[in-house]
Amino acid sequence: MSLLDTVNGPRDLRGLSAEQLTQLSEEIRAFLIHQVSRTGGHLGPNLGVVELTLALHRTFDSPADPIIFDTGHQSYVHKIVTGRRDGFPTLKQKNGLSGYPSRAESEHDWVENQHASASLAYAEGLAKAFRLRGNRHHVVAVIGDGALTGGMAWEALNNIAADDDLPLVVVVNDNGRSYTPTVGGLARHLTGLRTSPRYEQVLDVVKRQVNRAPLVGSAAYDVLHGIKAGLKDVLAPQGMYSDLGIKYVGPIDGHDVLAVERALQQAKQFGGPVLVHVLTHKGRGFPAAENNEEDQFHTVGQIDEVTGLPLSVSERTTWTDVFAEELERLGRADDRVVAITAAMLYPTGLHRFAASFPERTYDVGIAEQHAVTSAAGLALGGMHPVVALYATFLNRAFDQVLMDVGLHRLGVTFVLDRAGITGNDGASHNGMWDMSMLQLVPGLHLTAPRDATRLREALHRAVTIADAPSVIRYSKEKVPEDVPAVDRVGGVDVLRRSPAGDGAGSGVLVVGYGQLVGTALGVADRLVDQGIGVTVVDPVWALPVDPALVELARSHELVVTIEDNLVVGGCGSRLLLVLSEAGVMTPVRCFGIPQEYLPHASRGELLSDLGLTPQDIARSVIELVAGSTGEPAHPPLVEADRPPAEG
Ligand SMILES: Cc1ncc(C[n+]2csc(CCOP(=O)(O)OP(=O)(O)O)c2C)c(N)n1
Ligand SMILES: CC(=O)[C@@H](O)[C@H](O)COP(=O)(O)O
Ligand SMILES: [Mg+2]
Repeated sequence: MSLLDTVNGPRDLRGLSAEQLTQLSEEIRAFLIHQVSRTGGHLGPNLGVVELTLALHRTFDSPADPIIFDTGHQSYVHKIVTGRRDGFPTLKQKNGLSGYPSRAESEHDWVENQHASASLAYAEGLAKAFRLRGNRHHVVAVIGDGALTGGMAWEALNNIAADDDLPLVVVVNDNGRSYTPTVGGLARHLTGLRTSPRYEQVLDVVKRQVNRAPLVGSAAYDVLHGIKAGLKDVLAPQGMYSDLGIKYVGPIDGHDVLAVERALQQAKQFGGPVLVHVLTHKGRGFPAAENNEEDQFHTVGQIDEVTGLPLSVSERTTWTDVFAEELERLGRADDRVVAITAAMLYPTGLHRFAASFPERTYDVGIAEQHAVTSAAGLALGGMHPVVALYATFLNRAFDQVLMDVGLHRLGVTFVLDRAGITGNDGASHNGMWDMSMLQLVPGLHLTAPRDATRLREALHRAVTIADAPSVIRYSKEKVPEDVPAVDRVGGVDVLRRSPAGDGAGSGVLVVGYGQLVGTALGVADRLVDQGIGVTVVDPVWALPVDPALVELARSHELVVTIEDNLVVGGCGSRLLLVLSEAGVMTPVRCFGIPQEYLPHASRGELLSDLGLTPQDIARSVIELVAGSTGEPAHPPLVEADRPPAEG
């Protein structure tokens, strides 16, 4: 039996010797590589926190001492030591183990939101509640150096620094990277530390001091102050924290369980907020990860567990690929175009633009609010910024879009990848909110391209819009084949016109948005089989609503909208409102995502569970048409012979 087999809860860690901890760390690393290479997931981050997580659970009494993981993608080891080892073959799968903390899974999991930089605020609030209620336990927050670049983290630190007896331990897991090396002034200092020839000396001195006496705050600074001045400079961050009034312990070798444990013990005994600075390596123990310059296997699909090479490489183009290529082309044609990423250069495809135009590419860290308002500043200065984010992460910067960009009528383009249902990353990763939020911004232009040609055209149009924000959003799916228009009415592309059968009504207008245009065409196939007339359109620019769409609605007996966004506040509901204001009485039925936090599952599973499939939507529409005409639905739909629609 392996040591790992004996660990079914944190208490099983308590009696282990130093040698056993080393063996257990090795077994956990082998387990992570074996499991995650098969399921996909955040392999690199979790390989980097093995010893840290063991030290945390040996020092603190979870769940009575809550351990809150920022973003939560690095909580696999936490899950392993809290009794969920056997769930890993189902990682990120429907009804399987979540890839992030999950309150439904375990009492040891406290926070599920995967939007970075929030852990310190949660922990600060929880610690205040403990103090008010006389709860003598500690709250621990584990935050990465990347997440520490987020504004919320500094808002929390400002409050923590002013609260001398808060029972809070902040652990900074500093591996020097988000996906790529972490950017910003703080990161620059830390990189200096890590590359300093005296790096080992610093760790050794701190380790010896931590062993000997409480080394917190000014003591740490004095000790380090004794080292050559050159080193002290690179250790400014600990000075920075101490100067803020937060006690600092570190830097600690994050792969030395006992050294981390002693530092955590001291922090725990201090009696007020302490920041423990732990240095780790993302991907540790897996050379393919450690040597991967792009992201050190921040997140992987199914890979070979020895070489780390992907087990399958899709030939099909992604939306990200199309965007990356076209933006670089745009950058050559227009030197006003600049690009901004929030620590996701490769995932958003901006690396191509950055390679050609490094001086016009900005990585601001995980700081979407800063990204948006900095873009507003760039636009004020005559540039045309393109801010590339994952759709769900724009939520964090809605006010900046509304007021810092929209109110000032500034030409900023937002390119939102992973729009719609992403699925396996769970509730806070689905890009299902943006159209509902953004349709509130006066003057904003939004398009959900249906194919690569429309995406290219949209980019070229967007960078010419100089008096309002423009938004282009697309999903995580592969790009479907081009869908040519058979006609155009105003700015609206007509994709299909099938007249009604004899005596039937004026037919159904099906409005498809973005990736779900494929679904709309699948619905049309089924309506035509039933003799129902149908017109399928793509609004192209969904916001503002094109007057031509209003006239098309007026001439049909029913309008059906299909979008990969919340129904509430989505583009369908916006069209409904515009039709109402125009006095168009055609009934409208909006299909989209319900106002719920969705469980983790594949995109296809969730679309099917939500009834966002051609057959389900067609069935509803046929019932609606039958209900309105009093005619019974024609023979039941035969699905066996139908190919699944893109969705
Ligand atoms: C608000 C927000 N923006 C972007 C992301 C995407 N994201 C997930 S993890 C990650 C990098 C995190 O880096 P760090 O905090 O240093 O943790 P590490 O992976 O290095 O352990 C990013 C950018 C996110 N989860 N939340
Ligand atoms: C944790 C996080 O926010 C990202 O790493 C996310 O997992 C990215 O997922 P994809 O890039 O695979 O869509
Ligand atoms: Mg990091």
